[in-house]
Amino acid sequence: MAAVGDLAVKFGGLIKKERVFDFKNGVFGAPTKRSEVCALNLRKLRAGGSRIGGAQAVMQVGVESDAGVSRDSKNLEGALGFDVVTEVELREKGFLGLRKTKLVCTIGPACCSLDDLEKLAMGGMNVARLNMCHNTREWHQDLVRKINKLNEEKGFCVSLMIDTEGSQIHVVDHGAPSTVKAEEGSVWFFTNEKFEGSRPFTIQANYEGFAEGIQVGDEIVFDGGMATFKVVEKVGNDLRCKCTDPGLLLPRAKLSFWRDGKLVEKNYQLPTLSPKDWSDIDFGISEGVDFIAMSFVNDADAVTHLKNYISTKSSKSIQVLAKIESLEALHKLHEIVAASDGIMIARGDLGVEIPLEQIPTVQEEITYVCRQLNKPVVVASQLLESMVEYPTPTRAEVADVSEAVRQYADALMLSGESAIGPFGQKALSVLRMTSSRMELWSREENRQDILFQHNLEPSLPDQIADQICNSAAAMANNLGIDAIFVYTRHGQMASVISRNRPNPPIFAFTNESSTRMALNLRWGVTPLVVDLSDDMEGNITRSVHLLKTNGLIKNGDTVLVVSDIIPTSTTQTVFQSIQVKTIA
Ligand SMILES: Nc1ncnc2c1ncn2[C@@H]1O[C@H](COP(=O)(O)OP(=O)(O)OP(=O)(O)O)[C@@H](O)[C@H]1O
Ligand SMILES: CC(=O)C(=O)O
Ligand SMILES: [K+]
Ligand SMILES: [Mg+2]
Repeated sequence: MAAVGDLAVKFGGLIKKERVFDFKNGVFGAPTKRSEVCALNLRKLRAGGSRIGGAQAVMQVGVESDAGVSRDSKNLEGALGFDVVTEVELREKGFLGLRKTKLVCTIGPACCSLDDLEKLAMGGMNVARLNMCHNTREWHQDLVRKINKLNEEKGFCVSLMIDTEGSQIHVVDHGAPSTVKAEEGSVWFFTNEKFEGSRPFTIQANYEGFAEGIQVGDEIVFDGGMATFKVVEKVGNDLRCKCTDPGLLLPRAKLSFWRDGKLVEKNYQLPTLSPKDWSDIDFGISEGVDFIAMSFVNDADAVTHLKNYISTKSSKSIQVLAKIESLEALHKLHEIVAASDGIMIARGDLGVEIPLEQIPTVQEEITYVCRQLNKPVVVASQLLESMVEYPTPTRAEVADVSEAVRQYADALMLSGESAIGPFGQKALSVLRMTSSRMELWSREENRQDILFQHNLEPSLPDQIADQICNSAAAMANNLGIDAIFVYTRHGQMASVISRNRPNPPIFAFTNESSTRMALNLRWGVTPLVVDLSDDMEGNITRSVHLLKTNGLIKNGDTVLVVSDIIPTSTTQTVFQSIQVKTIA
C-alpha cells in the first residue's frame, strides 16, 4: 500500500477498477480480485479417454487429495523450484495477479553493482541483456558472474542475453565527446580516415565503403531523422555534404542513405556477424548464456548458421533471437522468424531504415507472425526513453507500452533507461505496472483476438500435442481455472499453451535448467525446475503437495494439468492428458 510520501500513481477514466501503485516498494495497493475466478464443482465433469491416431489422449477430472503424500518428504521441499519474485507476487496477489508480460533490462554502468542488479531482479527483471557494442570483456564477464550469483544464492531466476554488435554504418568521431549541433547550410566532410585532435565539421564513419554507390544529390540521415545532409560533392572515397535539416549529432550516430525518398540499402555488403561478433558469441557460449540476440539479421541462413555453430560448440541449448532492424529483414520476415528461436523488434535501428510512422504497424505485423509461428517476441527500444533523464514517463510512452502488451508481445525491453539512466528501477516498475494494468483490462474486456491456429509441425504426434495445448487453454478460460500446470522437458508444450494467451498463469515444470531459462521469455509462463520422474502421476501429486505445503495453493483452488508423456510401469504407451484437479 502506498505510504505517505510515496509516489502513488492512479490510472482512472477508461479503466473500471483503480489500483494504486507504490513506486518505491514496487507493489500494487490492491490485490487482483480472486473472485474473478468462479468457484466450480468440477467433479461432475468426468470424461473418458479417446483414441487419436495411435497415441492416447486422456481427459480426466478429479479431486486432488493431500492425504496420499507424506509430509516428511523433506527432500522435496527444496525442490519446489519457485523463484523468489514469483513466490512473493503469488502470495501478495494470487494466481490471476501474476504478471504475464516478461521484462528485459539492458545492463550498463548505471545498474551494474550487485546491489543494483538485485533491485532490478526483485523488481521483476526476467532477462538481463548485455549489449556487446559497449564496454569490455572483463566488464561483461563480471556481470555474468553477478547474475549467476544472484540466481544461485538469492533464489532469483534471471536469464542472460548477449546482444551482438553487428555491422552497421555509424559515426566513430564527430569532433566532440558528446553531442554536436549541425546548423542549416553548414558544410561537413564525411570520411573513413581517422583524424587526430579536433577537426571541425568532419565526421568519421566506421566503414571504409560507406560512400560506395552514393551519388551527388543523395541524402544522409542521422539516427533516423535527428539531422539530414545532402551530398554536394564526392571526393575520392569521401563526401562533402550540406546540412539541409539541422539537428543534433550524437556519438555513434547511425547513418542511412536515401535517394528520391527511398533507402539506399547498403548493409548487404556488411557481414551479419563480424570477427568481433564471433568472438563475443564464443564468450557467450563459454559463459553459458541463455540467449544470443543477433543484430542486423538479413536472412534465415544467418540464423541457421549461428544455431548450427552453437550446437557444435555447446552442450547447453542456447536460444538465438533474430533482431529485426533492417528493411531487408522485413522483406524476409517469415523465413527469419521460422529459423529463429525468437525475435526482437529492434525499433531503434528499424526506425533508421523505415519511416517512423510505419513502426507501429510493422510491430503489430511482427508480433502477429511470431505468435502464429510460436516464437517469443521482445518489443525493444525507446519504450520509456524520457526516463533516461526524468523520473516519470510521458503519457505517450505509457500508451506505447500498453499497446505492446495489448498486442500480447511476450516481453518488453529497457535500453538506456536501465543501462545509463538514474531511474532504472522506476522505469522497470512503470513497465510492470503498465503491463499488469493492460493484462487485466484485456482479460476483463475479453479482448482476446481469435488466434488463427496454424499447425506448428506437420507430424501427427505434434499436432495432437498442439491441439491438447489449445484445448487446455480454452478449458482453463471457460472453467475459470486458477492455474495451469504443464510438465515439459523442452518447453514445447508450455510454449504452445502460452501462445494461446490463457487467463490463468502457466506453471511449467521441467527437469532441464536450460528449458527453464528459455521459458523466462514466454508470456505468462512461470518456469520451475523439478526432478521429473517417469511416473507422471507422481510428479503431479508431488508438485501440488509442494505448493500446498508452501501455502501457495489452497483447498478449493482448481488446477488444470497438462502432461505430454506418461509411460506407466505396465505400458510404454504415450499418453497426453488434460486433467482438472480441485484441491481438497
Ligand atoms: N555495457 C554498457 N556499458 C556502457 N554503456 C552502455 C552499456 N550498455 C548500454 N549502454 C548505453 O546505454 C545506451 C542504450 O543501450 P542499448 O544497448 O539499448 O542501445 P544501443 O547501443 O543504441 O543499441 P543497439 O546497438 O543494440 O542498437 C547505449 O547507447 C549506451 O550509451
Ligand atoms: C535494440 C536495438 O538493437 C535497436 O533498437 O536497434
Ligand atoms: K547490439
Ligand atoms: Mg540495434
